[in-house]
Amino acid sequence: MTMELTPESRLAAHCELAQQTRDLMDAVALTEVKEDELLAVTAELAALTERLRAASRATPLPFDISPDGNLRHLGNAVIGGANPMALPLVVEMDGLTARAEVTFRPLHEGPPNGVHGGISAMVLDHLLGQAAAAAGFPGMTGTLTLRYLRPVPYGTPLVATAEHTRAEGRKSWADGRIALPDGTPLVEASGVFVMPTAWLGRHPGT
Ligand SMILES: CCCCCCCCCC(=O)SCCNC(=O)CCNC(=O)[C@H](O)C(C)(C)COP(=O)(O)OP(=O)(O)OC[C@H]1O[C@@H](n2cnc3c(N)ncnc32)[C@H](O)[C@@H]1OP(=O)(O)O
Repeated sequence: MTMELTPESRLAAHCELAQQTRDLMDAVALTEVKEDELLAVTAELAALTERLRAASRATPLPFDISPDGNLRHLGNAVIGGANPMALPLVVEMDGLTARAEVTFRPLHEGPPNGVHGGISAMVLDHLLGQAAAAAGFPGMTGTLTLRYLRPVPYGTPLVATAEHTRAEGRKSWADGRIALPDGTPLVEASGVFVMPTAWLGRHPGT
């Protein structure tokens, strides 16, 4: 057992726990072990859950500033390294284009052998929102429109991109897509993001 040295080392340990939990969720989705083993593992997991609940927060980790000076959100459901539900998506900005490589997993199945449409929507919602924020127009998703062109495979590296297109007052628009590495689009999205009045003059999460 290692000692807790700094807040950053604790966050790193939290992210490792989240990654181990993702591995566990993948294993749960795919396991073929016998019933007695399923029951035994379930009992062990129940005990582990209680250990983690011994000290608990009411909400996931909030926005903070990482040691490299960037805004991060480790509790976020899409990009949060400390959130086991997150892929986690690693978003890079190239000018005003948000880009992320993404490989969905069997856990994300909707139709047989394909990714659930809501999972694709979640990724695009986030990416469009991040493109709008990078352009200086952070906001809540008001309307997200999706066009599912081809089934989205899991287990295959894909590329998700988004760009801010225009703004008008508190509203901004962004477009995006999930595509094969050769550029073949699988899902396209357009979104309207509205900056709530409560956010005026400050950044979300602050
Ligand atoms: C670094 C950070 C990166 C962050 C990326 C995060 C991406 C992920 C974002 C999300 O998932 S956010 C969660 C999902 N969205 C929500 O929960 C939003 C819930 N809805 C609300 O909070 C409010 O309805 C909303 C902020 C969208 C609008 O409330 P307001 O009271 O500010 O709207 P208002 O009625 O004053 O209208 C302002 C303008 O926006 C327009 N509008 C309002 N709601 C709209 C809507 N739903 N869709 C499109 N436009 C909308 C409205 O017509 C109007 O246009 P005009 O100025 O031209 O008149």
